[in-house]
Amino acid sequence: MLPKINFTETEAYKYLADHFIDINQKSIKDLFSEDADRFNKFSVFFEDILLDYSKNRITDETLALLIQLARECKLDEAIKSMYNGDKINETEDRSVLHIALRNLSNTPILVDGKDVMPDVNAVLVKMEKFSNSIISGEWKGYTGKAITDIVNIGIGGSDLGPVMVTEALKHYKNHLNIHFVSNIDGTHIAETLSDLDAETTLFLVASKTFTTQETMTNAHSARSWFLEKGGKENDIAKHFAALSTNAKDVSAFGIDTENMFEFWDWVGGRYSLWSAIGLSISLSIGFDNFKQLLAGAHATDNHFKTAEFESNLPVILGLLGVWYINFYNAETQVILPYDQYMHRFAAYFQQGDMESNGKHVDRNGNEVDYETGPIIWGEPGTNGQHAFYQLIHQGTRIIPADFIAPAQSLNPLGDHHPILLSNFFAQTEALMNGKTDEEVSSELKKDGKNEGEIAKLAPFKVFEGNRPTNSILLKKVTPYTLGSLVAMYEHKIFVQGVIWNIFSFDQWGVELGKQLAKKILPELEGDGKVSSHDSSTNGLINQYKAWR
Ligand SMILES: O=P(O)(O)OC[C@H]1O[C@H](O)[C@H](O)[C@@H](O)[C@@H]1O
Repeated sequence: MLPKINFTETEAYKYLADHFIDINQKSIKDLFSEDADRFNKFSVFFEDILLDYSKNRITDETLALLIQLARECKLDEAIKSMYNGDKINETEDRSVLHIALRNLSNTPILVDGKDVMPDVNAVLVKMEKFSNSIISGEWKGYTGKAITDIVNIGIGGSDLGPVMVTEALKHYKNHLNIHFVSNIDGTHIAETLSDLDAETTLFLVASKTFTTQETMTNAHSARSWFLEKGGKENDIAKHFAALSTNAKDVSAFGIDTENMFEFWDWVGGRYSLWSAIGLSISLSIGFDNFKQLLAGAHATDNHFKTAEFESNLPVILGLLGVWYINFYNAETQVILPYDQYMHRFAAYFQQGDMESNGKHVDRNGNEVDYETGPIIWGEPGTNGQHAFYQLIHQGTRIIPADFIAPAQSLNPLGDHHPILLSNFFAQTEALMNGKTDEEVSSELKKDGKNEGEIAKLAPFKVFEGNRPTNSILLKKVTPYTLGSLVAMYEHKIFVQGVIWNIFSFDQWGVELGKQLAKKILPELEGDGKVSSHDSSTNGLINQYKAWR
């Protein structure tokens, strides 16, 4: 089980609070001039990933104290608990074993005394066979044609991971066209289906519970479309597969359980891209590449489990986040991939991080009196530079930023990649160094401005700098490296949840809205006025009814 320690009552926390006062006087720039070895000290390689965290407001002492904090919070025990299959998702009484899905070493992992690996391996074999037969064209649709288009119908964890990965690994994709329908807004499925041919389309209904309203509604619409286009009831088996933990509801929907790819309640939705939910990935890039993705994640899992905290990437990232959130009052964490293929990476970790650590009650059931999960946001560079970086450079908030870039481009076109990377390097340097009043004034002087003009303009052009960043340089975006990177962020979330003494693997906060929507739906029928809510909700519903 997870320890239940209030981190603000540890020795390390008290030391950190004192230390914060000292370190807050210094700039990152000063820290670099005081220590020629700073880059070597605060950077760490993991295979083809280099994490440089030297441009942070930390010293040796900060890191030592943060690691002491992790030890006092018994992070090592928590990691062991997760890997042992303990039911650390206590509020749902479940183990948390996404690590088992990519456990290519095949060491036994027990849940309730039973090794889960034979089942995991059996589903992987089934996914491989299915992917191969679809990709090769051996699998035929109801008129004898090969499948050309795959539509994954799912939402949240049953959508975001496959979307992010199939986009990030688009370079490795085969001839199949992959589409994703998630939104209940009819536009999403209508627009997707408008160009498709029922004879050559395969639907994957992806839902852990197989009860999610959006997914079920979209799946039923897809089924009706298929039947309208000429498919018959008994052709459904050739065009619909299910990715789920719920065999009963899958067969009730009419999907042959032969076409069901199973996973288990110990796989959290937002950690499920490694499970059967990843079938669209395996179809898009081939099973061998999907396995490489798992292999990369498995390598990170071993690293997280065995590396000393001092050189453990997820631990370092997690602790740096705690440092900024709980001592500097940082509210957000921005993720900035300098790689167009990774354009959904930040969106993916919005669910991964915010649904995991957006909690205000600790593991003892008490309200916390400290901040927990940050707001995660981000867009690919350099687009972000031309949009919101102004606020990161000159706004009033501290925004810790993760910059991610591959050294090798998958599309080495002219000088595009050096230009992209020059921006990647320049931004973290600029955020750290800023630009002083003297530098600004001398630039303005060179531009021919007079004293009065300089005094007037200079304040607006000064950059105070001292803004913290991590740089994550990858050799190249491959299925393996992406797998490693995603697992690194997953474990970072776990580290922070352990320190904050919250349960990171439930998501009760998504339920209330769903419950209320179910109550409101019947009220939308008929023309009668609704008066059962507050005046705002009544007013909005009644206006909707008047306008629809
Ligand atoms: O896979 P499903 O059971 O359809 O769930 C889809 C999503 O919906 C839920 O409301 C949760 O917020 C997510 O964690 C989950 O990934």
